[in-house]
Amino acid sequence: MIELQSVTKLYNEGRANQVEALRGIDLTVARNAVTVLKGPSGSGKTTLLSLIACMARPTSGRISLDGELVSGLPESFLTELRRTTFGFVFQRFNLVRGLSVLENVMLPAVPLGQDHADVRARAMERLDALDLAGKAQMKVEQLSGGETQRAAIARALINDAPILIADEPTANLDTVLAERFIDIVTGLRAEGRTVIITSHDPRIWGAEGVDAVIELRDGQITGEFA
Ligand SMILES: Nc1ncnc2c1ncn2[C@@H]1O[C@H](COP(=O)(O)OP(=O)(O)OP(=O)(O)O)[C@@H](O)[C@H]1O
Repeated sequence: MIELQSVTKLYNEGRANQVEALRGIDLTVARNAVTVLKGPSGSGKTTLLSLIACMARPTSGRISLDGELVSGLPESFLTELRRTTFGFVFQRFNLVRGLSVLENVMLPAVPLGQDHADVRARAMERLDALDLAGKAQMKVEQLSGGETQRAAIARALINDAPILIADEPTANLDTVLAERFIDIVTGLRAEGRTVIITSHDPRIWGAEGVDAVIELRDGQITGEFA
């Protein structure tokens, strides 16, 4: 369970351009579930996601992960926690151009210093599960939009992270691929993983496989639907 208590986030604190991105968030995100953060542009979805994923710290408030307080941990612990606990699919997928699909999928495992052949085998398994094994040697810039997305998901799963974080994953996908994404996510939940997605795509928050929808507006939670 991920718990947030009275969480706030200010950008440019104390300056004329200060932004109150999150204003007193109290939220519980269940494990083994698919949770969607929805809301208009600028409502704080990405900020909330980045705090949950320990990529940034709250200005005030507490965040705990499975009962352990993470909001106060030193940076070295957070780096380790990010590597072992979270897999990320970014809005523009952030795949590295010039590298092959396989190399991209293997990248997050490099800092862990594992055996290269093991990592390669695991990457191929992930690609195979996402119907991409045949494209493993292609450069990522040669992939279609949906293939790029699946490559990003394979990369997010390389370290067997129990929590998958995805920021607007379907923003540039057609309906068939958006549905495919939901199928993949539902499969991950069936494996016991936790998925947290930001989206203003009704195809996502209206989908059957979604367990909870959290609605944000102006940095506050305005609705929670199961
Ligand atoms: N690094 C930053 N520095 C200053 N302000 C920021 C920063 N990141 C976000 N903000 C501001 O914080 C508020 C919340 O932004 P956030 O990106 O969390 O919203 P969002 O709901 O994800 O928006 P979108 O749907 O457009 O991605 C916005 O007003 C935004 O301009």
